[in-house]
Amino acid sequence: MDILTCRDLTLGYGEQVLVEKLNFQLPRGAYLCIVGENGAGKSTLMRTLLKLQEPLSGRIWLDEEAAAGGIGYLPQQTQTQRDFPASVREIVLSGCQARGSWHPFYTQEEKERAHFCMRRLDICQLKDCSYRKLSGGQQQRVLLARALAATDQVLLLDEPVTGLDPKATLSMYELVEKLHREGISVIMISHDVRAAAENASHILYLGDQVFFGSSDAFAKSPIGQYYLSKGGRHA
Ligand SMILES: Nc1ncnc2c1ncn2[C@@H]1O[C@H](COP(=O)(O)OP(=O)(O)OP(=O)(O)O)[C@@H](O)[C@H]1O
Repeated sequence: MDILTCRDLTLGYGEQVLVEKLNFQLPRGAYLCIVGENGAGKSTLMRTLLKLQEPLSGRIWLDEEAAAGGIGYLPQQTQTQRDFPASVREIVLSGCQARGSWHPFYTQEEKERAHFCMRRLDICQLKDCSYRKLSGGQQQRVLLARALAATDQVLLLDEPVTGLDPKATLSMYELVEKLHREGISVIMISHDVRAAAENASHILYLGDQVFFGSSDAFAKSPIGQYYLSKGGRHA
């Protein structure tokens, strides 16, 4: 059973075509890393999947059960968002709003869900702290808990380790891997090709060339070998 399907998907803005006639199917329970050149359309693809943007043509969709279970989204952070004046608990709770109809107060069930997500990501001790006073690594953990509060099925993560030091980066990768092992499908944009090839089950490479397949197949492909032999990062 597939969780994500792309059919002849063409993405871009006006006359500018970024991705042309993309076709792939991602199996349920997969961990997909989207890698590729700057400006290749990785975030545009994620925004299209979230229905925040229309494709130029073609379709991309999640299977019905996954869509009904909610989508957890961790967007790229701007400086203003890093200074957001709220407690950790409030931020994680706000993820529950993505799951159902809006109401003025959080229900007991939502409060329990937020607490469960904080426990899963080991941030209960931070729950009353101000989000803006946390380290970058702690903030990303909080945002991952928020994304998790929104879903039982699928997490979309847009460059979740950008700006983190090596230790916090490793810890973030371990958390994502743990959630994946627990049955959540993961779709993550990454700039670290080596880490992507090591951690993910599938790779989508966007750029002058396009690749979709298993991480093993990527490592053996010309584009995979090119980046992996160069140390794994691109500009
Ligand atoms: N709303 C928009 N209107 C017009 N052009 C846009 C819009 N959003 C993005 N673009 C352009 O589309 C291209 C692809 O952007 P996108 O953010 O999807 O790339 P990306 O692969 O995620 O890049 P990066 O690796 O740098 O984050 C860029 O040239 C960008 O300037």
